[in-house]
Amino acid sequence: MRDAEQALFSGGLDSFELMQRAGNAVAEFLHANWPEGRIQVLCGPGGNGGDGFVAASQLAKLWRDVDVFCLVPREDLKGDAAKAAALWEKDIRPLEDALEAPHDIVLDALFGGGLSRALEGTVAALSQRGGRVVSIDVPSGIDGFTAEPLGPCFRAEGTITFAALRPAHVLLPAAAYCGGVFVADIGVPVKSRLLENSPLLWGKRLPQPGQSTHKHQRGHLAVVSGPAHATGAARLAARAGLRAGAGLVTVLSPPDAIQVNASHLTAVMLKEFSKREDVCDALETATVAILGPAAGVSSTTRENVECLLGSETKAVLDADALTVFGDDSEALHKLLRPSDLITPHIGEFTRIFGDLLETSSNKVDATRKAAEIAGCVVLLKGADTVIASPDGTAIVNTHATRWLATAGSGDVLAGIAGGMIAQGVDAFTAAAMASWLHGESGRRVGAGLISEDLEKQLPEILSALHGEKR
Ligand SMILES: NC(=O)C1=CN([C@@H]2O[C@H](COP(=O)(O)OP(=O)(O)OC[C@H]3O[C@@H](n4cnc5c(N)ncnc54)[C@H](OP(=O)(O)O)[C@@H]3O)[C@@H](O)[C@H]2O)[C@@H](O)CC1
Ligand SMILES: [K+]
Repeated sequence: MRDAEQALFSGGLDSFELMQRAGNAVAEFLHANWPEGRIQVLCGPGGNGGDGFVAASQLAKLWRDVDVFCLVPREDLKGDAAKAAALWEKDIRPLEDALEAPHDIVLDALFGGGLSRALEGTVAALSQRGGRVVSIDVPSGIDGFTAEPLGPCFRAEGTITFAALRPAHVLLPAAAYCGGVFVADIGVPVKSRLLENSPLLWGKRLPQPGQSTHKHQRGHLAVVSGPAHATGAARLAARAGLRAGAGLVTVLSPPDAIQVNASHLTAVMLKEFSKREDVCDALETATVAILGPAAGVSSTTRENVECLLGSETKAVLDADALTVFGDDSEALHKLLRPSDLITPHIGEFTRIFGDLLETSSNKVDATRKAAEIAGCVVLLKGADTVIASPDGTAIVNTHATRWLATAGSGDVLAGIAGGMIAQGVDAFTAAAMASWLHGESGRRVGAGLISEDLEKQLPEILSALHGEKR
C-alpha cells in the first residue's frame, strides 16, 4: 500500500486529504455499526492518531457524545496529525485521564502501521481494560505485517482499514484481535493480492451440470490408495470428490488392498494396480488425481508421483506424496506444473520448502514464496489456511473450526479440491472452494466431528450456494 500512496502523493494528492478520507470512513463505520453510546477516542502521535482526530470531529457532527485523549500534548503533534487535531476544537485530554473516564465505546487510534515497539504504561493498561473497542487500521499493539502482537494489545469488536487487507487482518493470532474487518476505499488504487476466503469470491464459479450433462462431462477423479492397512484416507478423499461433483471417481488400489477397498466402495469405482505401468495408464485416463493420503513413504509412491506429474493429468498432492521428496525437494519443484495443487501441513511444508516459514515475515509471505518456487498452487493447512498461486495472489481461510483437527480431515479437503478440479475449476479457485466448504462442513458438525461426517454435509451446503432448496 505504501507504494501506491507514494504514487498518489507524487501525482499531487495531499496526504492530509487521504487522512481526512480515512477519518471520515472511520466515523461512518463506527456510527453505522455502534450507533449508540459515549465514544472515547484514544489518539497516538502519528497518522493513526490523525485518523482518530478526523473521526472524532466527524462523529461530533453526527451528534455523538465524544471525548478525545492523546498520548502527547496537542502542541507536540506534527504534520498531518497536527492538522487533524486542529479539526477538533474541544479539549484534548491527557491519555491517563481516559483510564477513569466514563464511556461506552473506545475508538483505538493509537498506533497503526507505525507501531515500533510493545505498548507500555498507560497505553498498555488501556489495552487491557476490555469493553467495546473499534480499532483504526489494526488493534494497537499488533504488528500489521507479521500478524503478531508485540506485547499487550487491544482486542477490537471491529477494525477498519484502508484500501487493502494486511496479513494481521486474516492471519492468526492477530486476526482474532481484529473482530469484524472492514476495508474502506479511500481512493488508493491498490490491486489487492491478499483476500479473505468467502463464497463471495468464487460462488458464481461453482460448477453446475446442465440439464443434459452426462457424467463424463463432469470429470474423472482418480485417488491412489495406500496398502491394505491404510486405505481409509483414499476413500475419504474419493467420496468427498464425488460429493463435490466429479462425474466419475476411481480408487486405484494395490492388489493387497483390493478386497478392503471393494468391501467399502459403492458409487466410487475401483481399479487394481500392481506395477508402475498400471498406475501410469490409469492416471492418464483421469482428469485429475489425488496422491499422497496414506499412500506410504515408499519408492512406489515417489514413482507414482513422477508418473502423474509426467502425464497430462492434473495433480493434487498431499501427505506422503510430499514427504517422499523430503530429501530431494528440488526434484519435486521441477516436476510440479501451474495447474497442480499441493496441500501440505506445516510439517510437510517444512520438509519440502526448508526454513521458508522462519525466514519470511509471515505465513502469507512464506506460502507465496513456496508457490513461486514450486510453480504451482500451494495450500498451507492450519487454523488460518493460506492458499497462494505462483503470481502472488493469496487467499486466507479462517472459516473453520477447531473440531476439524482430527484424523482424515485433510484427506477430505484434498478430495473436495480434486472434485472441483475434475469439473474444470482451476487449482487456485478449487483450493479456495475446498477450504471454505471443508470449514463450513466442520462447523455444521461441531463437537464430536469425525472425518466421515464431513462429506455428508456437502449436499446441503452446495445446494444453498446454488440457491436450490432441498
Ligand atoms: N500513510 C498514509 O498516507 C495514510 C495513513 N493512514 C494512517 O496512518 C497510520 C500510519 O501512520 P504512522 O506511520 O504515522 O504510524 P502510527 O501507527 O500512527 O504511529 C507512529 C508513531 O507512534 C510512535 N510509536 C510507535 N510504537 C509506539 C509505542 N509502542 N509506544 C509509544 N509510541 C509508539 C512512533 O514513535 P517512534 O517509533 O518514531 O519513536 C510514531 O511517533 C496508518 O496506520 C493509518 O491509520 C491513513 O490516514 C491513510 C493514509
Ligand atoms: K489502532
